[in-house]
Amino acid sequence: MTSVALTIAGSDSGGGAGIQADLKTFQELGVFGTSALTAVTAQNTLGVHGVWPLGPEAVRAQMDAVFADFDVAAVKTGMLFSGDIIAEVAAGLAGAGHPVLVVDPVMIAKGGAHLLREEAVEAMREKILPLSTVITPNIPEAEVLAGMMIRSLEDMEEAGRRLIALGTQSVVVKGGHLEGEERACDLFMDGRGERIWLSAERIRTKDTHGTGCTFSAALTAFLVAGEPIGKSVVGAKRFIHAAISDGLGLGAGHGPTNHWAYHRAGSALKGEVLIDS
Ligand SMILES: Nc1ncnc2c1ncn2[C@@H]1O[C@H](COP(=O)(O)OP(=O)(O)OP(=O)(O)O)[C@@H](O)[C@H]1O
Ligand SMILES: Cc1ncc(COP(=O)(O)O)c(N)n1
Repeated sequence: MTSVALTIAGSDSGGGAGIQADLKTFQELGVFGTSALTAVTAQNTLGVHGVWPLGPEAVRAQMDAVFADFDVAAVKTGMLFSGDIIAEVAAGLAGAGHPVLVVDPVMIAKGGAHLLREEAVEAMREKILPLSTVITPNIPEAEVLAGMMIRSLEDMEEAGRRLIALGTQSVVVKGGHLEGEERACDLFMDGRGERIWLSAERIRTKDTHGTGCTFSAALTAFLVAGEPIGKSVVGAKRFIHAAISDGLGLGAGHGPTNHWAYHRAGSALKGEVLIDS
């Protein structure tokens, strides 16, 4: 049977992040993607040029329409923008019986544009985190949610513990932004003490727009395929590593990653991600 996932996120007109990255990634991994749009952004590789949020009721109506007609195996959230949208998304997820939930707590785009209002951070912490199967913050997002600075791999572990204490079942702290690290290291932790460090060569490229969205969409797709969470995180790391490695060179700024690289390279990629648990 065809598996279905729902992404609740913003539109990136440049096609590298947001809803577009999620649907491309789902498609590459054999999952049928549905969507609930939270906002339209006018965006390209040079930055975010405008943001138009939808009303919370429009977000909820899209969710309800999808849930009413499809057997949704997992939900992914990305840009949620405001406290009002977050409250409606949380209510919609409760109405759907709390499906498997991957939360990418998108806050600020690479160029500095706010994709989550500051007033909404508390709602993210209190209303969305406790519903999540896994949350995938980058370093700046983990710092805000966990209330601490992250300067080292030890700090990433402490932040992971704090996020689990806030109610998520598990967390991937993504280390793409950790300065001084030779490799791109991410940490998976769950509430039962499982811990997996994943690392891959840090690729020297400016084309990393949408890496966070793509990683968490791949994680969602592996969960939908029935993989356990640890294996899903490893699969997502392989997917994003392939997508960054095989860049497309599009646009004049921070270009998108190559969403079809993983599928094309297949098992040839397997050695590149190191796992330490
Ligand atoms: N230059 C790089 N080379 C290899 N892997 C990378 C690189 N940059 C990021 N990654 C990996 O990509 C994934 C996304 O990480 P990152 O920390 O960049 O997330 P993000 O900040 O949410 O993404 P974005 O910058 O798109 O918002 C992680 O697995 C990270 O280790
Ligand atoms: C609609 C939308 N959602 C998420 C991101 C984050 O992606 P990035 O941090 O790679 O710019 C984005 N730029 N736009």
